[in-house]
Amino acid sequence: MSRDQRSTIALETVRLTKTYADQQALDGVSLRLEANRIHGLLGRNGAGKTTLMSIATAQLFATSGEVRIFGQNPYENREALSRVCFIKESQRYPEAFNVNDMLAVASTLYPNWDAAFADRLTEEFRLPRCKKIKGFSRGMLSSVGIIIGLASRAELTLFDEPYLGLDAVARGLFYDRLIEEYAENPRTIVLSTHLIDEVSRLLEEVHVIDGGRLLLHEDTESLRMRAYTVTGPAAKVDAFTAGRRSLRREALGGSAHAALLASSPSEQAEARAAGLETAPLPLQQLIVHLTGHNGTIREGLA
Ligand SMILES: Nc1ncnc2c1ncn2[C@@H]1O[C@H](COP(=O)(O)OP(=O)(O)OP(=O)(O)O)[C@@H](O)[C@H]1O
Repeated sequence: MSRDQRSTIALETVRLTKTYADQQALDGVSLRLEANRIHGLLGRNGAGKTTLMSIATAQLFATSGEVRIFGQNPYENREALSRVCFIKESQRYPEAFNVNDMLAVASTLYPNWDAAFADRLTEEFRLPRCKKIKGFSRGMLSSVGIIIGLASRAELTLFDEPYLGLDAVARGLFYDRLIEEYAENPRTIVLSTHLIDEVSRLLEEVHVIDGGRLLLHEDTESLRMRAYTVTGPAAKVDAFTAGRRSLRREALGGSAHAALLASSPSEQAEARAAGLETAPLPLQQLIVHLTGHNGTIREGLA
């Protein structure tokens, strides 16, 4: 790979594993996050998302494997880490600090810090500037993280479930400001979330982690085109899904309903030609089907 090709990859992991005592959190994850895209890191509780992001940002050591940020090993690498902002789920802040103190500290950590943007976001999220963080609600703490993440203008910004406790209005504000900011100042964003329906319009690439493995990586648009459902007489549904990538089948009396991931652009037309109704499968439903209810990993999708 040439130097130019490598520089378009913001984050890369190669066969990354992490074992905590006897718990294997990551099991050979190799992924490449293209720069200047919005990536969704999706998966169920305990899938390994936080572990992956913590290792990628040098906050945790991997058991084995490699990680590179903009082509560099991030460990004890101040230059590489100055390009990264990681807003963790349940991020803790010094309790004696207020918002002004936090923003002042953040301005020294992030070379591209935009103080005017941080001020505007503080107003919009209605955060008291002088109240001690100690008295903040869970939602207010999430707002602090979101403000720092957005105003950091870090080339690689990772948000791990950034909106715990935030109401729908504040989450909407976050999505709107994120997309505006991204349009004006393209950068690499990684969003780890359970609220897939809410964020699906923002995501350009989807990475699904399940049981510590990368289950799927695909452009969101292509995934939207491929994920679909068929409904019709059970015998016709079964005949159509046989040998195809069927994720789920439900029987409804004499008819059946199945979710599929198309292998070819003509597949949905073939389903209609076979007398079945087709409909798009929302991303959230796709992820639910992919990651299953019994934790089974469906091989061969990544
Ligand atoms: N410090 C730790 N000690 C022991 N096990 C851990 C530790 N941190 C995480 N784990 C385990 O590793 C696995 C992956 O956890 P991780 O927090 O990375 O998942 P996640 O996808 O971020 O989950 P969530 O969406 O619930 O935050 C889980 O089984 C978890 O219990």
